[in-house]
This record gives sequence, structure tokens and C-alpha cells, in this order.
Amino acid sequence: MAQHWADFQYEIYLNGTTGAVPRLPTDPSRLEELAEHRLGPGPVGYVAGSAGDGSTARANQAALDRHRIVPRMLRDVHARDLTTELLGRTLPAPLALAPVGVLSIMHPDAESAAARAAAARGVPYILSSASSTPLEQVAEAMGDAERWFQLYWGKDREVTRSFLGRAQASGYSVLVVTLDTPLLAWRPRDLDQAYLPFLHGVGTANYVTDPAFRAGLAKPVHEDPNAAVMHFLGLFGDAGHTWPDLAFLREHWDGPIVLKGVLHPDDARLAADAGVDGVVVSNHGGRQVAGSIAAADALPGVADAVGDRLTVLFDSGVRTGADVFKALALGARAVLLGRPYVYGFGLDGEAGVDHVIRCVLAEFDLTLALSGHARPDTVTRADLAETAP
Ligand SMILES: Cc1cc2nc3c(=O)[nH]c(=O)nc-3n(C[C@H](O)[C@H](O)[C@H](O)COP(=O)(O)O)c2cc1C
Ligand SMILES: O=C(O)C(=O)c1ccccc1
Repeated sequence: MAQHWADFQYEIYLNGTTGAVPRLPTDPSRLEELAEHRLGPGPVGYVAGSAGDGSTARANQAALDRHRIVPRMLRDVHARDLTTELLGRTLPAPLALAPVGVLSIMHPDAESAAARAAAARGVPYILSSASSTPLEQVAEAMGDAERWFQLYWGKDREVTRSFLGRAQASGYSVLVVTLDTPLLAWRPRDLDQAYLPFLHGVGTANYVTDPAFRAGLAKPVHEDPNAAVMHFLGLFGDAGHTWPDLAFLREHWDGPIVLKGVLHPDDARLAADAGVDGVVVSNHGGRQVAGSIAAADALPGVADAVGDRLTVLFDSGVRTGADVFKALALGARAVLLGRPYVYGFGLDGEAGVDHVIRCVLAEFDLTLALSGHARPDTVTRADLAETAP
């Protein structure tokens, strides 16, 4: 019998015959509850928290929930193939791990371990600019797996140029440029605990090891670490960038460029006009604009506007394999998984990330089959019914 991601369920049941149950829950809500219970209040608050009243984060899930799958019967779904072509690459499934900075607040093994877990399954890992470990070290941990780098496009051109050069020298091939975070949003859960990871020395490793960044410091990092953090906070974002500035990135990056955080169809058209290769429809997991449109509600408009010109990716609210199916039906080529893998990582390190990847892909494989599809790319809007809120 061909190997399917769905076989993970029988592996779990078979292990159960010897009394072994999974070390982590397979249900994403229970995983989050466990993380809230076991991990430190500052760190877990940073991950679980969102902007303002939290309404955008809730809306992300509600929007996916409002769309219901309409399964089709008696189609041959016996042999399934989840491989997905995008940006000139073949992925084992329509899934990548979203860039999440400061992972060492969750687990001391940090980004290298999360990246290794993704690499072992062939799932692209998108390394954040704000990683706890320098990008060169994470690249080494990944062997010859796909490397994607997420850029916080900051105020200092020399630092940006240096980051792009370092990332290319370390074998990162896809550049994901995050547009929705020129400033950190108002985040009450962090404010109420007065907790910001960077001030605990986390998330600045790519910066403090960078020659161009160091050139802007009055004193060496070890002599005045707080000044280095404040310098980072002052330059990691730039609220002054506009569309024509993208030419600078195009000039300094050889591979595909994907813009993350696009919600308006007109912005998607501007992205296509600017000559980039893809967009991620995302509201940053509800962490930036409280009250913003749910990402899943923005997806069809963006897909209609640029689906024939750009690779459309999606994140914000994906928790299950069924959510992956719905995102594809609404027009995404693939999805990025955010908080769920971070909880798995916090609870069980590299093995926890592997567990979450396998749960989501097993359920996606089963959803695909039970809905009448043998491949991700045959899923369309006709597979969904939209119900009243
Ligand atoms: C703790 C945390 C840190 C994040 N850091 C980054 C980052 O460094 N760069 C970035 O582009 N997005 C970052 N994001 C956003 C994710 O890439 C992604 O858009 C979001 O988590 C998707 O929403 P979801 O977690 O609800 O699925 C972060 C998200 C979380 C939860
Ligand atoms: O916390 C975040 O959502 C985020 O994107 C971020 C921003 C700056 C540095 C690290 C993470």
C-alpha cells in the first residue's frame, strides 16, 4: 500500500496497543490549553496574544468555520498525491511553517530544532529575521532542505543589504517580506505583563551578529546590550516604505520574492505590478490590526485579482487539516502554519513540531479523501458552502 500522511492515525492506534498514547494532544484546542497551562505566562502570552480586543484573531477562526465542506462521493481517492508545485519547487504537501521569531522563549533548542523538524518532513521552514539564533547556524541545522528567509524590512538599507547577502550565502532561496509589521501593534496581553521578548535578550541574534548593524552602535554589544536592543527596536521596521521601494529588494535578491500580509485585492495587484512572485494573504494571526478583515474573508478577493499572475499563499487561523482544505478551496496554493507548531515546540521541542506537522497533514489527507479529492489542486470553491455567521 502506498504511504499516505493519513497513516499516522494507525501508527497512533497501534502504539496504543502497547499502552503508548501520543505525548501531545492531536486536538489543536487541547494543545493550546496545555501550552497555556505548562509554559511561562510571559512567553505563552506573547505567542497566544493578539492585537487590541482580540477580535481579529477570533474572526480568523470564525471565518474558516463559516465555510463548510460539501463532500463528494464515489470518486476514486484510493491513491492520493499531496505534492504541490509552487514558485518553481515541489513541496510534499501544500504546507510551510510560518515565520515566528523569538522561538527560544518557547524552548531552548530554538529555531534550529524547529527547522530540523520541518526539514525532516520536507516542509519548508521560513526563518524569521527576529530569530533567536543567527541565520547561518539555522541553515546548517537544516541540511540540504529548502530554506526560506523572512525579512523584516527595516530602516537601515545597509542592514537590509547585509541580511539579504547573508541569507543568500547560507542557501536561503525564497524571500518572504513581511509588510504588515512596520511597527509592533498594541498588544494588551503583553502590555499587562510588561513582557517584550527582545528586552529579555531574545530575537536580536541576526542583528547583533551583523556587521552593518554593529556599525550603528556607539559601544560593542557586550558593553551595552540594552542599547543594542533599543537600536534594534528603532530600526527593525520602517513605516516610511512605499511600493516603489520594492525595487531595492528585487535588485538584491536572486530568487522568488513573496510579500506577506496582503489583504486588499488592489494591494495584490500592486504586488504583481511590482514584479514579485507571490503574496501571503495574512493578518499576522490577528496580531497587528485589531478589527481587520478575517484573512479567510480576504482570500477569495485576492485570488480573483492575482491568482493567474502570482502564487497566493495563506495564513492566520489555520488549526486543522480541514482548515488547510478550506484555504485551498478559497484560492490559496498552500498555507503557512503558525501558532499550533509553536505550541508543539514549546511543549516537546523538535518532536513536538514533528507531531503537529503530522497531525495537520494526516487530517488534511483524510479530509481530501473523504471529500472526494485525490490531489490538493482539484479543490475549488465549489467544494464549500458558506453559512450565515
Ligand atoms: C509568537 C509569534 C511570532 C511571530 N513572528 C513573526 C515574525 O517574526 N515574522 C513574521 O512575518 N510573522 C511573524 N508572526 C506571524 C506568523 O508568521 C503568522 O502570520 C501567524 O502566526 C498566523 O496566524 P496563526 O498563528 O493564527 O495561524 C509571528 C506570530 C507569532 C504567534
Ligand atoms: O510578534 C510578532 O508577531 C512579530 O511579528 C515579531 C515582530 C518583531 C520581532 C519578532 C516578532
